[in-house]
Amino acid sequence: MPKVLVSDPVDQAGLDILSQVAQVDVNTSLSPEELVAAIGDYDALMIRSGTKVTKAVIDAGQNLKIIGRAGVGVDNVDVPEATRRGIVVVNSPEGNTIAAAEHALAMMMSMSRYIPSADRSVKSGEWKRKDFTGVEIYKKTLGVVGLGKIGSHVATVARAMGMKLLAYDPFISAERAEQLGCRLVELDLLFREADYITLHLPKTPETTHLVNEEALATMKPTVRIINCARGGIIDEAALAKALREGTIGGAALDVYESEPLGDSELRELDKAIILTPHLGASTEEAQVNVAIDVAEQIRDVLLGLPARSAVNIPGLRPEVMQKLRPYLQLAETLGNLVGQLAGGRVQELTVRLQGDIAGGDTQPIMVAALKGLLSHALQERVNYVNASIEAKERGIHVIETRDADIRDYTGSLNLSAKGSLGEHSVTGVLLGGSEIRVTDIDEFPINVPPTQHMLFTLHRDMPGIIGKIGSLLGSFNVNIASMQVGRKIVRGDAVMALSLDDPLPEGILDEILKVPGIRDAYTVNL
Ligand SMILES: NC(=O)C1=CN([C@@H]2O[C@H](COP(=O)(O)OP(=O)(O)OC[C@H]3O[C@@H](n4cnc5c(N)ncnc54)[C@H](O)[C@@H]3O)[C@@H](O)[C@H]2O)C=CC1
Ligand SMILES: O=C(O)C(=O)COP(=O)(O)O
Repeated sequence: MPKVLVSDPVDQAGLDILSQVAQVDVNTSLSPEELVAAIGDYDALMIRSGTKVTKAVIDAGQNLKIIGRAGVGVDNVDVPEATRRGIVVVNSPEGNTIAAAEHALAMMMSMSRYIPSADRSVKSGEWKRKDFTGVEIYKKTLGVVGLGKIGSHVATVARAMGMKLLAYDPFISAERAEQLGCRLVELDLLFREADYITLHLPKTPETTHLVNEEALATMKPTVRIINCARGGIIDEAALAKALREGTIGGAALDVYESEPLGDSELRELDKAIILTPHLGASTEEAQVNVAIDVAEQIRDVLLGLPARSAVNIPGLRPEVMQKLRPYLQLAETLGNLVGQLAGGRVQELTVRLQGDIAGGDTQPIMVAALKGLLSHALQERVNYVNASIEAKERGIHVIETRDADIRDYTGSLNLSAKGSLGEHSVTGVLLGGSEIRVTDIDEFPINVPPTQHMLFTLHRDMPGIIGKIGSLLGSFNVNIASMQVGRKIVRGDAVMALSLDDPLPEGILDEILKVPGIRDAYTVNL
C-alpha cells in the first residue's frame, strides 16, 4: 500500500479519501531536518503553506510521486526541482477563493472602522467613541492588483457596496475587467488614485516588493492597503515606516515576508495596522473544499490516473482526459517507436497532428510523444511531468504542425525523428477510437498493431526474402506472431514489420543484415 505523509493540518474529509488507497501518516510538527529524514518512505506528501518543500526534501523523497498543496499558492514548494524529478505538484485553485476574498473584504471593513482596536479598548474597560471614528467605503476607489479568481470576487462584492474600481493585471483583457466593473489601468495610476489597495497576485521575482518605499510615496496619505496574497509583495520595512510617519492611512496584513511573523515593528503599530496569522483560507468550507480537492488528486495519481489541477503538467478535466487518453497512448507508442528506429541521439522531433486531434489542446499529445521518444533511454525516469524539460535539456528541437483537414481516419499522428544516425518517420491512427495501428514507416504504407517485441527491415522487394527471414528467426527459436510488408513500387524498396512473441536474441540482427537484399534492420521493444 502506498504511503502518504500529511505535514500540515488538513480537514478530515481529505484524510478519509486518502485512507481508501494509502497508509496515511499525519505529522504536523516536523522540523525541516525531520521532514528530510522521513520523506524517503513516502509516495505522496500533502501540505498547506506551513511546510517548506525544498530541494533537500525533494532529493530525499526518492519514492515521491506527488506533492499535494491543499490551497492555492505553491511558493513554498520548489516546483522546478519537483518537475525535474518527475514529481507531480497539484493544488486546489478554487477551493479557497471565496474564503480569501471574504477575508480581504473583512480586513477592509474592519480597518475602516477600527474594529480590532475598538474591541480591545472596550474589553479593557474603556468607552472611547471619539477615538474610533471611521471612514465609509461607499463611493471610495478600490484598486485591485491581480484580477484573478480572488481579485474578481473582491471586485464584485466591492462594487455591490458602491465602490469605484480600478484594476491592474497585465494578463487580463480590458473586456474582462469591464465585465467586473473595473477600469483596467497602469499600476502607477492605481497607486496614485486609490483610497484602498488590495493585492491578489502571486509572489514572483517581478512582484517582490511591488509595494516599496517609492510606490508608497506616490499614494494618497489616506490610502489603506490590504495584503491577503503573499508576504514580500509589500516591503514590510517601508510599510512600517510609512505607517509610523503617517504618510499612508492604514494597512491590513494576513501574510508576511517570513512566517510565522517574528519580532517585527509591525506588531507595534497598533491602530494603524491589522494583522492576522495567514487566515485567508481558514474557513470550515474552504478547508473541506481544498482537502477533498487535493486528496482526490493524490488518490488518482497513486492509482495511475491523471491529476486535474497539476501545476507542472497540463491539467486536464476528466471529460477531456477521457477523450484524449487513446491519443496520448498513440503519441507515446509512436514516440517510442520512432525513437528506437532513429537510434542514437535525436536532435529534432516533428509531430504532425492531422484530423480531429489537430483541433483543441494539443500540448498533452506533444508531451506524450516526447515521453515515448525518451522512454527507451530514460525508462521510468521520464513521465508526463518532466518529458518536456528532459527533451529541452537534451537539446531536442520540437516542431508541431497541425492539419485539421486531413480526414483519412478521424485523426492520425505522424512523427519524424532526425538524429545522429539519420531520419525516420512513423504514422499511426486509432481504429474504432482506441486500437493503435501503425500505418506508415518511413513513408512505406503498412498496417500493423504495435506489440512488445518487433523487428523492422528495409529490403529490396524480391522473391525469397520473407522466407529467409522467417527461417532465420526460426533457427533462433523466435516465434513470429504477425508479419506485414509494405512497398511503394513493385521490386523497389520495401519494409517488413514483424511482431514477435519473444525478444530478439543477441547477434541475430547481424545475421539478418547479412541476408542478400536486406538494407537495414531494427529491433524495437515497446
Ligand atoms: N491568505 C491566504 O490564505 C490565501 C492567499 N492566496 C493567495 O492569493 C493570491 C491570488 O490567488 P488567486 O486569485 O486564486 O490566483 P489567480 O491565479 O486566480 O489570480 C492571480 C492574478 O494575478 C495576476 N498577476 C500575475 N502577475 C501579476 C503582476 N505582476 N501584476 C498584477 N497582476 C498579476 C494574474 O494575471 C492573475 O489574474 C495568490 O498569491 C495566492 O497564493 C490564496 C488563497 C488564500
Ligand atoms: O491557498 C493559499 O495560497 C494560502 O495561502 C492558504 O494557506 P494555508 O493553506 O491556509 O496555509
